[in-house]
Amino acid sequence: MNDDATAKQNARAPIPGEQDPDKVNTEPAPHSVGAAPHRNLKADLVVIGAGSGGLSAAAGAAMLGLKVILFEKGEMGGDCLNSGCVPSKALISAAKYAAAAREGIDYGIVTGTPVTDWPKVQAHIRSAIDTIAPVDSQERFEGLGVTVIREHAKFSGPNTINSPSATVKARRIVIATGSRAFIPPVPGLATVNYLTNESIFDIDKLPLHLIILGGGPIGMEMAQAFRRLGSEVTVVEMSRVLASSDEDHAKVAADTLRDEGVTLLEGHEAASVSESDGTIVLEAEGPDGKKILRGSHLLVAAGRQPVLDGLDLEAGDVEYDKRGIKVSQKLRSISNKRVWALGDVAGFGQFTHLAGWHASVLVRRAFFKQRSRADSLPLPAVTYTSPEVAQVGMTEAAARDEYGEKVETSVFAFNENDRAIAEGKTKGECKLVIHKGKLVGASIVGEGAGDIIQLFGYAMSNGMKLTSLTNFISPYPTRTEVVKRAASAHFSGAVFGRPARLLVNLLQRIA
Ligand SMILES: Cc1cc2nc3c(=O)[nH]c(=O)nc-3n(C[C@H](O)[C@H](O)[C@H](O)COP(=O)(O)OP(=O)(O)OC[C@H]3O[C@@H](n4cnc5c(N)ncnc54)[C@H](O)[C@@H]3O)c2cc1C
Ligand SMILES: NC(=O)c1ccc[n+]([C@@H]2O[C@H](COP(=O)([O-])OP(=O)(O)OC[C@H]3O[C@@H](n4cnc5c(N)ncnc54)[C@H](O)[C@@H]3O)[C@@H](O)[C@H]2O)c1
Repeated sequence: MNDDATAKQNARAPIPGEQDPDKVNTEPAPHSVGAAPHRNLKADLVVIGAGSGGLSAAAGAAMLGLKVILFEKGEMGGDCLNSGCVPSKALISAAKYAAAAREGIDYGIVTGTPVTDWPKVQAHIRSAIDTIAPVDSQERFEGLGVTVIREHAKFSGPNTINSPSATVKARRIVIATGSRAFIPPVPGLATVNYLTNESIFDIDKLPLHLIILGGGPIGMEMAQAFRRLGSEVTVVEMSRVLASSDEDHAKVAADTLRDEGVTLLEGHEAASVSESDGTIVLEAEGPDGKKILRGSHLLVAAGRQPVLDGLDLEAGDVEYDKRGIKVSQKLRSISNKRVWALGDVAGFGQFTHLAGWHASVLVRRAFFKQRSRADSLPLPAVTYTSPEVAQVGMTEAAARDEYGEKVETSVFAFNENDRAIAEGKTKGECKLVIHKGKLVGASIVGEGAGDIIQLFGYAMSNGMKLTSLTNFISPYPTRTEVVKRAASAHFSGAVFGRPARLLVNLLQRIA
């Protein structure tokens, strides 16, 4: 039986005295707009925001037979589907074809210079969104038994949520309102026509010169994709690019982007921005003084800020700061125990899989009374440049900060991996970060790093010993063999060292 069918079976009938959300209360309420009838409802769970976090929470609760009301003021699916992961990965996939056409000559395939048909690239992006959209749709969630209200929601009391057409009294309230691009206070920035992740996929032509403010995951993924599609690209980054990744691994990605023609200005801060005759002029201040950049487009990818506007959090007795809703690792508001925050707005990082995990923590804690916490599993992060830059748990630098010099690493490079050699893609390495014999993190840079890293996440999440990563048969030739090779390298001294050789010699005499 599929999930939807289970949910329909479980869908709870209204309890006595409780109003069926689908039956309208025609009594006017103070919040009603115009002549629209206002509904007074009750719910086990109200979810604000139908993005990765909110949808997972709503589905989980509905499938357990709870009465769920979901508010969404914009597109179902939130950032990930509409202006984040899905369009960016679809764009990257188009750009990979352009790169492959250029690289084909190295493999004996001559295709000529690729030409980008931007509207067709956009059609591919649209088709990826449209294909996934039904999974996040209002219809699907209504099928699960969720009442979906496509309006802006806000608090009107510690356990009540209001929208133009409804007031809901809820047992629990989930805030999953996500994040938006942070616009740094650069003089002149507000006066120019800049792009963010919400507008970059809708531009009407391929940029001649795209300036990107910020060299984090968004900046680097977009920089490589647009460069491969034919734009000139300059990234202005005040610190180093991919600052939360292993430094050596970020450098491998950065060098590749430079080789492909992206200008990366690390250690450069945007000092001012202006626009004249449709040209964006950005002054970047770096160690060698100021540089003047002129671009056709400017993408701001300088970090994220939580979406809290219009939520009236004071009315709900919900504390917040500039990172988002103030919650503990249990994801419960520190000031109102009925309220939970999931995903980007919880302030623990911005990933779709993290938002999904948060929903899982909510379901385990709130409905099954288990002791799950947001930080009880190591968090993976992947930047989808070519080569990919992947991380789970601690980087070497973070582990050294925490544990000092006792940290060990074990590295295996892709230039010793037969599959990588056969494919001519040998850049990168796999690095294990070990403390007192325990795996505390892994970093990989290379083709397919995002897939390979999962094995480390699995081992760490399940408390497996480092030896477990040597004790399985890895199919040949795969890139994932680097996992076993890096783990084995850590034990090679013990396995092939002098004591082992003496022991084997002794055992040979016994037999
Ligand atoms: C360009 C880009 C690429 C990315 N790529 C990846 C990736 O490859 N992998 C990855 O894991 N993550 C990626 N991310 C991050 C990922 O998109 C987010 O972490 C994820 O979408 C967060 O989900 P969320 O549920 O917290 O919020 P969102 O998806 O932002 O959903 C929040 C929803 O709440 C609604 N809302 C807000 N306020 C209200 C209100 N008052 N009433 C009603 N509705 C409201 C909004 O309209 C929105 O639909 C990317 C992000 C960007 C910008
Ligand atoms: N593949 C993925 O999983 C993926 C992809 C994209 C985004 N995301 C998520 O979205 C988050 C946000 O991404 P992001 O790249 O916008 O943010 P980020 O915070 O990771 O990087 C922003 C960068 O902008 C720089 N910056 C800020 N102000 C600047 C200024 N005035 N001048 C020069 N540089 C400046 C910062 O130093 C920083 O390095 C990521 O951290 C990630 O969690 C994930």
